[in-house]
Amino acid sequence: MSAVKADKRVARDAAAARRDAAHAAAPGAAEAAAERLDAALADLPPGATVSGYLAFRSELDPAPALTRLAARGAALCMPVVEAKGRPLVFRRWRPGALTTMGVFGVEIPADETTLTPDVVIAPMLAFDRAGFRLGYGGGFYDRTLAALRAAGAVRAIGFAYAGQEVAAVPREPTDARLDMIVTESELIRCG
Ligand SMILES: Nc1nc2c(c(=O)[nH]1)N(C=O)[C@@H](CNc1ccc(C(=O)N[C@@H](CCC(=O)O)C(=O)O)cc1)CN2
Ligand SMILES: Nc1ncnc2c1ncn2[C@@H]1O[C@H](COP(=O)(O)OP(=O)(O)OP(=O)(O)O)[C@@H](O)[C@H]1O
Repeated sequence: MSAVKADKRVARDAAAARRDAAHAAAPGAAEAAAERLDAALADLPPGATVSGYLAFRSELDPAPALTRLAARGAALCMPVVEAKGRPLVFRRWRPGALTTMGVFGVEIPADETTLTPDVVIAPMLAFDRAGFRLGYGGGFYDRTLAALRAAGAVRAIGFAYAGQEVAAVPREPTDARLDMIVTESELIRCG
């Protein structure tokens, strides 16, 4: 394993503990972050497609944000792991739509219709101000953003508790940067 991969592995345990603490300490954060995300996407064209995620463990829940975007006419979708080492695919979703259990214990929409997102709201364990994120180590968002960016314009927005910020996430050449990060207390424009 490379030194950076080993650094990431160590950083994940600490980041998970920090996120758990932020989650327990910040009731109302999802609503506050939803307001900020709504404002950050004020220019979103009607009919644009936004990928969220179905929160698990102590992730900041994007559901209130997605409800606002749907009310403004956005089409919504959720990430699905098809296989290790492959980009995510995105299934259509609406607030309250039926879900089923996918791999890694993450829920996925039951509706198998796939969409291509214009905006990707990404979950994470930790982030830094330059827009680098630490996930669970599958490289799914890195591969997915690389493919979406190669095919056209996409905005990648990290969604996390302010307490998940670190000085610098360990970096590998394949890491895809976020364009923005929204927390309950701040909108960070990266880069
Ligand atoms: N809510 C949510 N949905 C998501 C993601 C996410 O991070 N959050 N994903 C983001 O990619 C994808 C799912 N990817 C995942 C990848 C790994 C693990 C996970 O639990 N990994 C184990 C280690 C497993 C192993 O090494 O084999 C772990 O963290 O303990 C979870 C989700 C798509 N959907
Ligand atoms: N675009 C890519 N092409 C090939 N390999 C990649 C690409 N992106 C990432 N990888 C591989 O995936 C591995 C895991 O990536 P990383 O540790 O950054 O995942 P992560 O961002 O924590 O996870 P996730 O994106 O699933 O939340 C990297 O070490 C790299 O080997």
